[in-house]
Amino acid sequence: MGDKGDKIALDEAKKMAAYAAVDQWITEDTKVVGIGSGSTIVYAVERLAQRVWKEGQLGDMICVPTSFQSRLLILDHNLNLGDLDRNPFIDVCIDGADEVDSQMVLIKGGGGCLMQEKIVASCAKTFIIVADYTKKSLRLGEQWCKGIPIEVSPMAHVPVKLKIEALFGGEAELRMAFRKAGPIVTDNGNFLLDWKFVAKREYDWDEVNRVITLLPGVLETGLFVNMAIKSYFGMADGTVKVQNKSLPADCQ
Ligand SMILES: O=C[C@H](O)[C@H](O)[C@H](O)COP(=O)(O)O
Repeated sequence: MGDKGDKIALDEAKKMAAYAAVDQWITEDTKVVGIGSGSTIVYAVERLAQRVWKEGQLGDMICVPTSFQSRLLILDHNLNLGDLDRNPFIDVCIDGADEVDSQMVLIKGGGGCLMQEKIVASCAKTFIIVADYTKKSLRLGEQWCKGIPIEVSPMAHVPVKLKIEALFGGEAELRMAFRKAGPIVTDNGNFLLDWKFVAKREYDWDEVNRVITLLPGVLETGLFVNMAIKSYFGMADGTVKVQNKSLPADCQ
């Protein structure tokens, strides 16, 4: 398949996953929804808007954004815009991911949004991922080779980079902008490091996330551990595959 064919298939896969998740998780009882960021979430908002404006459902539902992009999506579709000041309890948060491993550990932030995404997801009773089939992995790094995004205070990007490399190996690169001189600046006014970890090394991602988060100057990591409970993947064959978070033995 050429570039164009791949893109059409991927977009269709994203749409199928997003529509399935919205239809399964958003009901008349859903009062507050967290809206993630990225290209897949565009289809989730499209489906929410269809249900509100064409099917006359979900009229009171409030949408809490996770980025400037998602705020614009909510406004463009004339949905009710909320925020965590007024809506700190979210029923369901739906978001995309750059990679999802077999334990449902996520890499997020490939599009530069991760801090607000993690905050909003942490306020949700249920956190659901929507993605195309290229995001599904057994181990992190199998599909996504651009590293784990880490949001840092601009003044701390060098010491944080050096500490992460010394602690965990690999290389943490400052993400540079296109069509702007210098680094990417996030919605929160910070820089991003993309940490290319050692693909063959065994990492305890929960521990890695905790240690990196505690480094002074780190605002948030794009490692989402023990947060999502279900992932909807649009597959290349036109089906939607649902992956569930496996529960620890003492919770089953
Ligand atoms: O920074 C971006 C967000 O974490 C996105 O949710 C993630 O990159 C997935 O985006 P997409 O749906 O475009 O693959």
